[in-house]
Amino acid sequence: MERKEDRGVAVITDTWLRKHRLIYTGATRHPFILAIRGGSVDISCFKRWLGQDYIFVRAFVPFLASVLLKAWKESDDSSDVDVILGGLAALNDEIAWFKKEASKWGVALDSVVPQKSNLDYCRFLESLMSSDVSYTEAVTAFWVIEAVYQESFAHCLEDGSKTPEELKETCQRWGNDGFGQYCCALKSIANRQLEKASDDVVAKAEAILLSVLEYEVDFWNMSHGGAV
Ligand SMILES: Cc1ncc(CN)c(N)n1
Repeated sequence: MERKEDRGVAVITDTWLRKHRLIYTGATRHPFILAIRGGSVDISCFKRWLGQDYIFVRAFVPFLASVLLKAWKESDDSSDVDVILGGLAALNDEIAWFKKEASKWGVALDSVVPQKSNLDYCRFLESLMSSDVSYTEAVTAFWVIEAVYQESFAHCLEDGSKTPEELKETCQRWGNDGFGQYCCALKSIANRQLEKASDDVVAKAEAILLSVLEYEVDFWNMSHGGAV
């Protein structure tokens, strides 16, 4: 099927990404990611990120379950539930992967103390679980959260990158083509929902996109021990 962007029709999410390019680039080309790609990353930063992200991913599970519930109740397209269910299944593998990776690097996940930026982000996720938040807003958040990791880690695998061998598996986890296609599917769902949403919901979804990008930048900042 011919896509809207191929027909020269503006797609809401693309318009937003152009409008908010600066912060989007800040989230997807953060110094931590550039250091991985450039081969100069400090392994203690990587370990700090690993421990914090494990906490975040555990909080992401109930958020995703809430998006699944909203899709089941509010979506006109039953295939949305399949896409989101696939995401939940992948999260199950992701949690197992974090445990394996943490043991490889000697990170004791049970003793990781969540930092303020992480707690703030998890609280934000929790606020999106409310039944007052529409499926359109929640699925927009879900797409951006996944897209930031996909774009960031795919950048570390592009030709010319000097990503250390021992970090390539991490980059593959989010930077692989399958994850890229999954993010495209989420983006299509978000666009389809946004196109039929009221101006009020579209405005709220745009504000959510901006908040997610800010939280993602703060999250990467934790890797160099910044905000606590
Ligand atoms: C902070 C953060 N953002 C996104 C992802 C990708 N699920 C993640 N694991 N962590």
